Amino acid sequence: MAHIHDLAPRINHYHAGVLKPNSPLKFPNIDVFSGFNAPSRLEGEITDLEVDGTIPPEIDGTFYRIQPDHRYPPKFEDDLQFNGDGAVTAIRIQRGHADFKQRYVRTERYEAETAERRALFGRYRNLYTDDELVKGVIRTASNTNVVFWRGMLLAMKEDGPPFALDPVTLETVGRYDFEGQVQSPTFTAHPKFDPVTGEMVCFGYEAGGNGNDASNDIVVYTINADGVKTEECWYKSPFCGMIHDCGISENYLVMPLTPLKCSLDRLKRGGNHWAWDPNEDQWYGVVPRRGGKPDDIKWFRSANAFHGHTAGCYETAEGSIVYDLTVADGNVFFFFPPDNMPPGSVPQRNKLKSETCRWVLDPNAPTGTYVTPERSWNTSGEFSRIDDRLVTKRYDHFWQCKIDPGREYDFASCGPPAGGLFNCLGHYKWSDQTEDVYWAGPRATFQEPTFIPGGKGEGEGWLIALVNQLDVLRNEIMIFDALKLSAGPVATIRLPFKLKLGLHGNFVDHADIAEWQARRRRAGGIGPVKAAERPLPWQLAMKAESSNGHAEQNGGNGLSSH
Ligand SMILES: C=Cc1ccc(O)c(OC)c1
Ligand SMILES: [Fe+2]
Repeated sequence: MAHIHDLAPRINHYHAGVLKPNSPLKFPNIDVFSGFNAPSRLEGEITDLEVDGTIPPEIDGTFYRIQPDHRYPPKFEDDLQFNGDGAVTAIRIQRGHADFKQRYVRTERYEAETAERRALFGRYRNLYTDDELVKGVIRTASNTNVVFWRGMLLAMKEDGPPFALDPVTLETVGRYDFEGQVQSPTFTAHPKFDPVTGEMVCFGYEAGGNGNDASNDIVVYTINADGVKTEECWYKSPFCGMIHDCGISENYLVMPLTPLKCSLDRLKRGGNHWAWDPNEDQWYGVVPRRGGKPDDIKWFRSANAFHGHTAGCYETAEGSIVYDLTVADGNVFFFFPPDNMPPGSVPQRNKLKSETCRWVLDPNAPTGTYVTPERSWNTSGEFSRIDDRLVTKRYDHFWQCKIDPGREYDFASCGPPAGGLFNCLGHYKWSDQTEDVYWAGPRATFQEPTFIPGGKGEGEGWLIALVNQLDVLRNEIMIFDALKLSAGPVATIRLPFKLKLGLHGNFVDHADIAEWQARRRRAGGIGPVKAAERPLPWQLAMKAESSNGHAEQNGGNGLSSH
């Protein structure tokens, strides 16, 4: 997550005390909605995008990615990009051609605001700032990641449940609760898929109540390849902090807990969901993937820092857990400053460094053990990806967006780089410490790359990523030989407009989509994806309480009573 807003010129929005109501039909004039960040709000299709170069004919599948893209101007003018509605982009690649499709996820939030034709939900993860009309409505904007699971796309954000979409039409099926098996109010945007067993390992944090009320409960689930929940265990966190990503090895799940803290009092005062605590450690919660019990969670800690995204995770022959992720040396989310900032002061952007760190954790060490990175790359990057066939296994290669401040940047034509100066894509090898880099030029930055498997060996295939052409406000999609980024793209696909800065995406082979379409046929198959039928437990608890005359919004969800 490092440098998402690095080099932004003005940062005096969205901090405690600023709660200016906004016009319902005019986007406020702030960086979050200006220049490259201007809303796109586009739904549509294009058959045959312009292609420069040659798309490898072997590629047959779809590159999905998601962007937050406010459907309506925000209720409060000091809003965040992270509060925008999820819009899914699909780039279908086949026989050297590329087609475009984009649709919003029809969350409950989207439907409620569409019905009223204005924003109803207030500040990021603060239900006390919402319109009365949407009390009890699931708030999530489903804007952070989109993954393929058993024939459906799941659009997800860590503050709520996932929503299922049709992978071909991008139509929303509805909220997905795994046929009633998953009832937690929150669900990570970074589930992990074990390529050996076909399992999905996932979790929710702040999961004890309605998902936005500072609870210290973490739930971990495993769903097997047949869609059956095989593991569920509830754990306690040392404080309610953000756990954005995770790593899985063959036997463990590692959850990085970042020192961004929630406070129910602050929420009730209309303040921020998170406050950075510069005096808190970074933590790593380790739990067994099978047969976990509430007491089994083991916490490792290290000096205050901000977690980025996972590269890989695996176990050594000696039984230690290797966990690699980017770690930044300060508060990447400067818009969530510490509590008790002096009145009138403006949160300071840090000159952050975001290295890729390797932690080696001994699962037999006592909880509370202090650790330091075993290795780190002296680079600044984010959005690491690996060849996902090696999730849980020893791996060598990773790719990430890289900030190279030493390269020329055309400030006159582009202004400050929206989303941070990710002007390069880097390809790294742990074994020989080599770096293979492609620079986008002085007027362009990259969004998160995704690996497309080609040959059988690790890293044999392609890397695909969106490019932001900052001077002309356009996006391109570049495809590289994954093992030779420095040779430049083999193909550049041009979009005739600008999208937005997205978060995460994944490539799905067409054979998998076709196989699942066949399996989900009504006759002779397992049938179509079924949306959730029951309200979530916290919604039921809230309804019961309000009919008893108590209108308290934090009714608890009855799931974590141990
Ligand atoms: C990049 C991290 C991140 C963390 C929390 C969020 O709600 C989010 O929304 C897009 C993104
Ligand atoms: Fe993420």
